[in-house]
Amino acid sequence: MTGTAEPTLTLRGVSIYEGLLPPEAQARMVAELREVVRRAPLFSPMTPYGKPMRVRMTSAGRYGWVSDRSGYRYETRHPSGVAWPPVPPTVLAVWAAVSVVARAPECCLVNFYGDGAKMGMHQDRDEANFDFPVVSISLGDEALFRVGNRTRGGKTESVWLRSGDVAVLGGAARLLYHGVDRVVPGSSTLLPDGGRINVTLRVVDG
Ligand SMILES: O=C(O)CCC(=O)C(=O)O
Ligand SMILES: [Fe+2]
Repeated sequence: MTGTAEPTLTLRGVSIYEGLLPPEAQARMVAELREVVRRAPLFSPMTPYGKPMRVRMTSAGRYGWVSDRSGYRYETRHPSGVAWPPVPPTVLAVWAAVSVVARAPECCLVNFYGDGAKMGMHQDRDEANFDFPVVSISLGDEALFRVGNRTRGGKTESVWLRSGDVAVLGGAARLLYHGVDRVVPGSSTLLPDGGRINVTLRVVDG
């Protein structure tokens, strides 16, 4: 698969494709994600330290990302016991447009940011092979996305991610610390009840 889109911005090696998804494509993706959430409802994972995460999550694909007292990991089933639903076609099309790897993503993590939700600085490192990128799609309210370094701390830079933007953490940027400082309520009309959806795609197995 060869990527066909070109980034409009790079931040510390993170490629950002501003406005990659036009409004109609965003609406189609939201409809498909509603079906995912119907089959595999959003849940609030516990961190291994026993604090509930502010972001609610679910997944699609062969693997879903979960967290509880035993740690962060990928599982083949939702906490309810059902298999994760298939990755929606509109989401797979984004992977094809921006990713140059000949592998399909095995996890589509769906994060929902409601009132006051944010995500602390972290690395995405629960996957077996960091040669494959993490592709992240933003829908709904705008988010301030912060990018740091390969180790915790140090200087960081931030960028606003808006509905329809896609960010790719690949190559030298794959293991950069990143997080979401805040989401601006009411900055998008895509989701009738407000909030922000972030979808990330990953290859999980080596
Ligand atoms: O919500 C975002 O933009 C980032 C999400 C993220 O970093 C993750 O799910 O690992
Ligand atoms: Fe992440």
